[in-house]
Amino acid sequence: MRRSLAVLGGTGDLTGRLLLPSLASLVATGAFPHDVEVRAVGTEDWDDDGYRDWARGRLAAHAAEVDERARERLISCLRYRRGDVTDAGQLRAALDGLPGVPIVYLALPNTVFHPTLEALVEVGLPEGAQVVVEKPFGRDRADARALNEVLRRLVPEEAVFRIDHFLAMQTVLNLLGLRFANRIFEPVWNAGHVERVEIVFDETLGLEGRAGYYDTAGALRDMLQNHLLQLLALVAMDPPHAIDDTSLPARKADVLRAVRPPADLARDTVRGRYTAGTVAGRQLPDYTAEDGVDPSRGTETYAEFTVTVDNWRWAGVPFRLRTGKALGSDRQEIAVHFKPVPHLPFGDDQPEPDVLRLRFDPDGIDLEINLNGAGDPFDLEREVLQAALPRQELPAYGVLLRELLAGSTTLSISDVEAEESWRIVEPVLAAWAAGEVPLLEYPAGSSGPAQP
Ligand SMILES: NC(=O)C1=CN([C@@H]2O[C@H](COP(=O)(O)OP(=O)(O)OC[C@H]3O[C@@H](n4cnc5c(N)ncnc54)[C@H](OP(=O)(O)O)[C@@H]3O)[C@@H](O)[C@H]2O)C=CC1
Ligand SMILES: O=C1O[C@H](COP(=O)(O)O)[C@@H](O)[C@H](O)[C@H]1O
Repeated sequence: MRRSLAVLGGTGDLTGRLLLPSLASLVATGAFPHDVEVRAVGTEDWDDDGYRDWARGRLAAHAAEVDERARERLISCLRYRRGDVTDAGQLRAALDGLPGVPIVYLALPNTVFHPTLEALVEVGLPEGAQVVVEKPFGRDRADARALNEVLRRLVPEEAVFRIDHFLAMQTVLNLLGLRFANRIFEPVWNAGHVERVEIVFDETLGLEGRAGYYDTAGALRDMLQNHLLQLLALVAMDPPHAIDDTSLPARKADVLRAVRPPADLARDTVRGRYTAGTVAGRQLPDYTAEDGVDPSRGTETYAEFTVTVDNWRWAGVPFRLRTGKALGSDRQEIAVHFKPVPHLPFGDDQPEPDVLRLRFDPDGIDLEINLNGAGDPFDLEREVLQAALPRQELPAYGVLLRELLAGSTTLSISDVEAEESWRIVEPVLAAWAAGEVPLLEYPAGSSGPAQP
């Protein structure tokens, strides 16, 4: 079946920095079907050649990863149409004459998802068409419901791909292999053996010129509501019957339904905002002094909360999720902390309990355990069993685009997951908006807000 890819928002940062390079990687690996037209739609007054020049410039930044032949092959598949995609007439004209069955990718600010989907309903899509929606999926649960409702009028749920690129990261996919292709982890993967789980995605990056989006979103909506809750879902879900487009989203949805929002919002949530400081030798201004930031919004650049999962497997185990910008290090990992042994036959000094860490970028898995020391055989020493994972052949967006072109939605977020994730964060959003939790400050380059 011939496919075409219409990228609405085809002149944006996501398209230039991530989608086009990922498509070029697919060309380079032979995973890009030769007859796919990629049609970008934006408001710039360009023709095909003007767009190709822009794309060539953006792709040049990826010369080290993708050779020129592959980049030029992709460029030859690109077309451009101008139009306001929220206007049904202009959208119809922009999509007119797309060859084959289209995949319509909303690489747009989430504020225009809804009017664009309404316009798509008016235009109508042919049988077999797929619709891709970027993140964050709405601004709150009501908005996510409204988006799901209009999507249902447009295409069947199995034709919707809600993007979360974390699901295509090597470490995340390895969590599935680690848990479900080995016998040794599942028997201890429960409240009987696990004391707590930390899901951490600290970034040294600051705002990086993204105020237009980020200052209205903040760390909670940008990262915790979607990426980090997806990681929680993969850590905590029950084994799926198969890694496919029904079992995997269904098991994730089950566990998200069981997540209880933070019990005590003042105690179990932290929000912060960076002030001026130095990160890895780079001087960053106060967040409020960044171009395009409106300090009166009180946007957080650091967000943390602790939740529990109300089911048999996880009763009482805290899951702490944290993320922040302009922090001192890129600590990015899922850390599963096990309980101490029930009886230690080596004296009274309890060693640190075991920790399993799944690390991001560089991807790897560390198992921290206690062994007998080299000197006194009855002394204990900490050892780390390490697996460094080879670099992924395709970037995360490349994996998702390959799945999409193959018609698979296994790595998509389902309608239920999207709404449940908003249910979990809504009490936090409400408490923060009402000023019930102080907005703490932390210097750029530090380890985050000092908690009282
Ligand atoms: N950038 C990133 O690193 C990431 C972005 N995302 C998500 O991707 C989406 C896009 O983000 P990003 O590319 O950064 O945003 P940008 O603001 O850079 O780009 C948005 C694009 O949408 C176009 N656009 C906006 N409104 C309309 C309209 N009514 N009609 C036609 N075109 C329109 C803009 O065109 P014009 O400028 O001409 O108006 C532009 O091409 C967001 O949902 C974001 O959350 C997800 C992960 C990472
Ligand atoms: O979606 C987003 O993710 C990035 C982090 O992911 P990475 O693949 O770029 O490491 C984050 O920086 C950004 O704020 C957020 O929108």
